[in-house]
Amino acid sequence: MNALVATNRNFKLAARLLGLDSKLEKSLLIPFREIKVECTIPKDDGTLATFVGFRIQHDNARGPMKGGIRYHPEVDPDEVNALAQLMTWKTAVANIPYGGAKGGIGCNPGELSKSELERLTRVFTQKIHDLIGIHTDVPAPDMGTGPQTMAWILDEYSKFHGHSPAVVTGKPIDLGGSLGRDAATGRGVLFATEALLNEHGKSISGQKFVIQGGKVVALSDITGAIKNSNGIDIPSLLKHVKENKGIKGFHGGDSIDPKSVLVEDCDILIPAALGGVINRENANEIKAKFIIEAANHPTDPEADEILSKKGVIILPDIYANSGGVTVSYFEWVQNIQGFMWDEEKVNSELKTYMTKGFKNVKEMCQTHNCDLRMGAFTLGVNRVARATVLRGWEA
Ligand SMILES: NC(=O)C1=CN([C@@H]2O[C@H](COP(=O)(O)OP(=O)(O)OC[C@H]3O[C@@H](n4cnc5c(N)ncnc54)[C@H](OP(=O)(O)O)[C@@H]3O)[C@@H](O)[C@H]2O)C=CC1
Ligand SMILES: O=C(O)CCC(=O)C(=O)O
Repeated sequence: MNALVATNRNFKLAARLLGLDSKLEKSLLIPFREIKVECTIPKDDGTLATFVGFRIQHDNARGPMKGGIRYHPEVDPDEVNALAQLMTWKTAVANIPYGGAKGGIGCNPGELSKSELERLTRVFTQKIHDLIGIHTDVPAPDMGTGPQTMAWILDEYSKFHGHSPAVVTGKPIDLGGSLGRDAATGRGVLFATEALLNEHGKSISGQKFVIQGGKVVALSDITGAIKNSNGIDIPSLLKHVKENKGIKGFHGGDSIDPKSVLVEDCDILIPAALGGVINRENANEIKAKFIIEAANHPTDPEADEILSKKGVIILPDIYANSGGVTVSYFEWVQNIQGFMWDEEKVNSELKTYMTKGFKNVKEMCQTHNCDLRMGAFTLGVNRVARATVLRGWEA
């Protein structure tokens, strides 16, 4: 199912549970601004290459819009739109003072050299620099981008507006990045998983995981997938990945079809890459009892229904992976304060936010007698709706 159709469907279900006014519902759904730019760069061999870049700014009722920039061949406006909308609900669920946005460039970063990526990032920044800003829209990394990409955006933006470290988060530490931001999404997923398991009288140790954490029995990346029911030796896998640029060829397990990794026998499944990977085609075969959505929209609504009938508990993306944007918020705060926190403070504040978020989501589940996804959606949508109404519409 198209990512935007799926996201809109979840939003509308939440709006109905909240009894939102239909005009307010419409206004919350339509993005604040959609930017589409052409980015032409000279390649290293002197030929020209043209790419299309997007920045969708969904909502700013609760604060500056916030969200990552993705470099991936499948970037399309509908998906960026859905991801921007998810950011609006996610920042509200995390209760950080932001709205939502997302960006992307349709490209394959693996096929571009470092200098080509730098030129592409600088051209994209030139095209959007007057529409982003510390108090307007603050980009960050997503798939295919990272601290180096943020450093180039910061440098290019600063040529127009003066040195502005707070215009992006997920920067290198040397340029004002926050300690703990690199690991924040994963660490937040860990805190979220602990909160969920605790509620079910379980703990991390002894659980079998697919993808990440505890005893990892199966794992995939773009190059391949492996399985080892005795547990994969993660340090030696990481060494192999570093040396060989991927899982392919690792001997510490059996090579399997990457598509089958999601339906391997495990207690906890953590999809942590692309969207839409759990769908009506594979939902019935999923063996996990819990799914923790580290990726954005990995489960489409049809799969949600199938899995709910099977009794699988899903911790939704807009709560489960909110650790990344939460530490981005801490980074922005540190830049504005001009004061750097130590890593212990970052991690302990992150735990506080993740624990509070889980409690708030559960309260909404009780109020609206709904599952965790609708608990998170009603929490996020309600906070944004309240801010929107309070701000009013008088011209
Ligand atoms: N970065 C962040 O702060 C946050 C990211 N997210 C979400 O997490 C997900 C991952 O993003 P992020 O970690 O930033 O991205 P990265 O680019 O850092 O990592 C993506 C990982 O997914 C792997 N991958 C790519 N395609 C496939 C595939 N078809 N099958 C299996 N594995 C694949 C990549 O392998 P390889 O390296 O070999 O290509 C890589 O290991 C996305 O859904 C993103 O929106 C959510 C919250 C915050
Ligand atoms: O850190 C951020 O600002 C955004 C991270 C992101 O894109 C996401 O949470 O999906």
